[in-house]
Amino acid sequence: MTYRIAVGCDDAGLDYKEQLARDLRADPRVSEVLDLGVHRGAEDEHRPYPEIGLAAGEAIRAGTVDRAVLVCGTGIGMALSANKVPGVRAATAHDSFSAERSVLSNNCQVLALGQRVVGLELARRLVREWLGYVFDDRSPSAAKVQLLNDYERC
Ligand SMILES: O=C[C@H](O)[C@H](O)COP(=O)(O)O
Repeated sequence: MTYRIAVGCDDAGLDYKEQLARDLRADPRVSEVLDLGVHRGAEDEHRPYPEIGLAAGEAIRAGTVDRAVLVCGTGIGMALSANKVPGVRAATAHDSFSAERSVLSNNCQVLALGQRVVGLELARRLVREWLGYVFDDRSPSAAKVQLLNDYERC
């Protein structure tokens, strides 16, 4: 199984996004990395996090990518933004267990990280681990996630 992954950030998450994108491009489990910005020194450098988070969510909704890694100052704004897109589940997770459960319990497609919260090496490790988890549609968690899907369809 390989993944198409979107990466995105605001100016507060730019350094981490660049490193995480490099890591993902080198990862054999990743077939494609779609960089949604922002880019240092480019016109988009100071685009606000909601624009990037929403774009990542839309890319998942459209089926252009399977998952996304988003970085801002705290990871909170990016998660809030991506979660606005129907069908998208994003979690801010700065520990291994939460990153794992965001996939195995919540079927999240988006991991949001805060560059001002965790060290770079922890962020890299979390992304590496997170990529290894796959949600099981037959697990007891599936019915709970389905309640969210049902609500969105109301
Ligand atoms: O969640 C928001 C992010 O942390 C963002 O990078 C910084 O937002 P602020 O400039 O509004 O604090």
